[in-house]
Amino acid sequence: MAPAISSLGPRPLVFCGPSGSGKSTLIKQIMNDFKGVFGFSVSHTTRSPRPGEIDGKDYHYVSKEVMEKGISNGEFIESATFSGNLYGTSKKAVEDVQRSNKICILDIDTQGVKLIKQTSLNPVFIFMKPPSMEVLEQRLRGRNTESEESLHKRLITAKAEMEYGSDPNNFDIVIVNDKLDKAYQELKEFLMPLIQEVNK
Ligand SMILES: Nc1ncnc2c1ncn2[C@@H]1O[C@H](COP(=O)(O)OP(=O)(O)OP(=O)(O)O)[C@@H](O)[C@H]1O
Ligand SMILES: Nc1nc2c(ncn2[C@@H]2O[C@H](COP(=O)(O)O)[C@@H](O)[C@H]2O)c(=O)[nH]1
Repeated sequence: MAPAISSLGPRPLVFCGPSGSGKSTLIKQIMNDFKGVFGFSVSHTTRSPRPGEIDGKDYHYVSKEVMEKGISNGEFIESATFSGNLYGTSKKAVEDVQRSNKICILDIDTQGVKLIKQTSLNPVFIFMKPPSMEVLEQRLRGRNTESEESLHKRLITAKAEMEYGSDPNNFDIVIVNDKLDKAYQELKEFLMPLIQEVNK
């Protein structure tokens, strides 16, 4: 049975796309430009924090045991294993944002998207596509956050995610993140009707 999740407030946004495609970059930019409009759904993960990441803001960093217990207790709307770590969206993370009447932003992988599609959340699905696999690899390497093993796993996964993103039925919009400014303008234009609705 699909997990029950309340559909309070504005429609949430789900950002998806290969690791390194620019989801976090564009999410941070739109949240910064429209303060008070969006709220981030803080996921749980078993991966270690990267330098500069803050517990409770970027993720809730938890052990595998804690995460597995939460999943079996039904605390998560969706969860997935990505590059050897568990990630998941708790019901609380989404409901906390919805209760404040903000547009809830989820940043999740394609496994999560497939699971969310089986729930009553009814979000808008946005796919962030890199201009090419070569550029994706350059950007991921340039970010300097991954070991060679993690980078390899992420690039293998990226191929399948690109295929899933190329099916026009799976997403409401696909944005090619080549030039950052252009990708951001496209995202902003697409979201403007939702932003105006919240600002009414
Ligand atoms: N259009 C762009 N041009 C050049 N560099 C970019 C562009 N967009 C993002 N980047 C850079 O690419 C790297 C990956 O971007 P980002 O971390 O936002 O990706 P992501 O999709 O959130 O990745 P993950 O899923 O691993 O969290 C970052 O170093 C970011 O600064
Ligand atoms: N299914 C879910 N995927 C998630 C969640 N939070 C993040 N992610 C995705 O994981 C990868 C890797 O993220 P990183 O921060 O380690 O680079 C990326 O594709 C995210 O979108 C979640 O709660 N559920």
